[in-house]
Amino acid sequence: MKVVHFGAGNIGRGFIGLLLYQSGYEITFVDVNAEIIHAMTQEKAYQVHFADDNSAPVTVEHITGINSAENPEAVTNAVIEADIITTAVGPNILPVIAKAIAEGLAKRKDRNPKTVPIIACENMIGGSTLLKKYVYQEIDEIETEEFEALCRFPDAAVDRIVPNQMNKNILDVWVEPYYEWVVEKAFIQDILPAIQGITYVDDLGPYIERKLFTVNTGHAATAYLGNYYNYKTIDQALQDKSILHMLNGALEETGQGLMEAYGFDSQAHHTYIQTIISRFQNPYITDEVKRVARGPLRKLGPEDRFIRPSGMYLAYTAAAPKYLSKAMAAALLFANDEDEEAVQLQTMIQNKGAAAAFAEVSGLEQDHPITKAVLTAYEQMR
Ligand SMILES: NC(=O)c1ccc[n+]([C@@H]2O[C@H](COP(=O)([O-])OP(=O)(O)OC[C@H]3O[C@@H](n4cnc5c(N)ncnc54)[C@H](O)[C@@H]3O)[C@@H](O)[C@H]2O)c1
Ligand SMILES: O=P(O)(O)OC[C@@H](O)[C@@H](O)[C@H](O)[C@H](O)CO
Repeated sequence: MKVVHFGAGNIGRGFIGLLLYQSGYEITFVDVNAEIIHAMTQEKAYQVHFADDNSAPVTVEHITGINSAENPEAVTNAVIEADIITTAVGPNILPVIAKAIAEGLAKRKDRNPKTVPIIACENMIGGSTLLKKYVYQEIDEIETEEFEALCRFPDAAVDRIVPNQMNKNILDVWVEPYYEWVVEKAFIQDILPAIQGITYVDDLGPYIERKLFTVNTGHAATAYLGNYYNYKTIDQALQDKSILHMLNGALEETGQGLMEAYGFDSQAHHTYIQTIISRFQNPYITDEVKRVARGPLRKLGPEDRFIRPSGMYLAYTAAAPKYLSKAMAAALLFANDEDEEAVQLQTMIQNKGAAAAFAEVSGLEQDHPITKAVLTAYEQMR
């Protein structure tokens, strides 16, 4: 059984690759990082270590790597032979890999017409659906009909904290023990892949929104506020009681909208929130604020971890959220020369002012109550 996985980074190696290996798959990682791919073709294995004091590491074997920048033909061949295709490249890279997937699928119809599930494991709502749109943009009308039989794109939610790595062996990876991988089964009932650790569900909506608007909203709020108060790592930031208080406040706000929308039991949701916060506080993990804060334009986007739950909160309480607004103000103050989106955001703020920049990125009007609350917090903080 063969998998092609796009993105041999933290989550690719530390989560998706590990679970697929444990389910008996041979994995071909596709990446543009020459050093990682070279090491994979040499070593053919790597170790996953768990950030606790008792779990033994697991050696992931039967792997190979393809550098898609150097060897696109090998990617096409791997797509032709794959039983499953997965991705963990980041939402912005999905349009880039779509071409390679489309080329492989187009050739697949004569050589291996079996239907292949394609699962985007990215932090976003509707990642696989979006990837499908990009793949279909690469093909004509006749191929569109053929592709309906060749591939399916179930959406997914993935949860495991995998920080940036600083190991002697560049392939090895440290991960938190916790994980959750939820995949919608509607489109793949007849071809459900047997992967240990996947939970198949009929309706992914509550799972992805609960995860994105609790884990990722809380993480991002901690990162932007932590950066504002000059902390370097997530666990350091949460030792500051005022940041912990603001994190709890922000998750109360997202929780209110989530409980209203999905009818989650209040006590169960509060237990979930506390579990998430203790994962952020894991003393065995060093997770840089800059990693978690990466891509502020994406994170402040209309469907992402701040704006959407803020809108849900406003809809149910008729007030703009106080703590989420403060976290978003801190996001507007996130300056990092190594982060392309942070540079762009700071340039936008300089050129047109914070209100116009926030309105453009968030999709909200300048006189929207959330914009006003964010800007009030921004003026107090800058
Ligand atoms: N790290 C986490 O804790 C975590 C947890 C859940 C979900 N995610 C999601 O997983 C995705 C990947 O995150 P990550 O933390 O592993 O990032 P990462 O930067 O460690 O990995 C991304 C990989 O994609 C590769 N890549 C870039 N362009 C490519 C291309 N054109 N073709 C193939 N590969 C390409 C990069 O070289 C890198 O190795 C993101 O959507 C992220 O939100 C991350
Ligand atoms: O990957 P991003 O940039 O969307 O978000 C950064 C972190 O919040 C994220 O990677 C978490 O560690 C992960 O989503 C936990 O499951």
